[in-house]
Amino acid sequence: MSAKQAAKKQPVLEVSGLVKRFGEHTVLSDVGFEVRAGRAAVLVGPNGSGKTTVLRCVTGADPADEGEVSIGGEPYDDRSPSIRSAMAVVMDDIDFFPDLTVVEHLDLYARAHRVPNADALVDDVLREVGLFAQAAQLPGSLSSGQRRRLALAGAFVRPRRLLILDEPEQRLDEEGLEWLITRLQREKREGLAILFASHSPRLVEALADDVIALGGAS
Ligand SMILES: Nc1ncnc2c1ncn2[C@@H]1O[C@H](COP(=O)(O)OP(=O)(O)OP(=O)(O)O)[C@@H](O)[C@H]1O
Repeated sequence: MSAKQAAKKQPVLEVSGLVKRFGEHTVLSDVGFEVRAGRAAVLVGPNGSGKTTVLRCVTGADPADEGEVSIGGEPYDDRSPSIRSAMAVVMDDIDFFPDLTVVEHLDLYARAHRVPNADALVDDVLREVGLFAQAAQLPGSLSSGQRRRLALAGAFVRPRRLLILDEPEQRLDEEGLEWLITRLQREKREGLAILFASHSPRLVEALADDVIALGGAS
């Protein structure tokens, strides 16, 4: 097997033995899964079952008490430039710079990641997410659904091998949800691995190849 074939076979994301406690409360006990290129795994479970906690442990936002996370075979390290450029993350609590416009946010992402033809890509993504007319607005003046679209747009103007999304359907209208499904199906076809948490049966049905059910917290 060539090195290229071996790299293709390797999961983009591997998680094993994840344990997370908050005081006496064990939220995650021995959670493990993998996500390969071109596939999507969804975390499902009731409110409080630990979906966001898994995503926070995977992205390094919250350290796990036990367990391993590796990206492309490399142990997760947020100082690694290759890992930072591989992983596009859209969580629920995304903050925006209050004094940068919509287009300036996307420009910043694209340029920080040295994306070629950043201007053209940012314009395309702005049109795609329906924010072209709002390009010069500040985030504080956007509707909550428009802010969600801006957060998602940020993931599509930067390099990525792995997309991590926490309930990406939130605050999107029906047309927005259909757009998101089409976009994420395309991302899968282009070889991205996707890990997302969701309460939307429509999104789960349209996208998920693997379902990780949480809810057995003690
Ligand atoms: N920083 C924290 N300190 C204490 N408990 C926490 C903390 N963060 C999360 N928890 C608890 O961990 C559990 C899992 O929370 P989490 O946000 O991962 O659930 P979720 O499955 O994403 O829920 P939802 O469907 O409501 O988004 C909850 O009981 C929550 O109260």
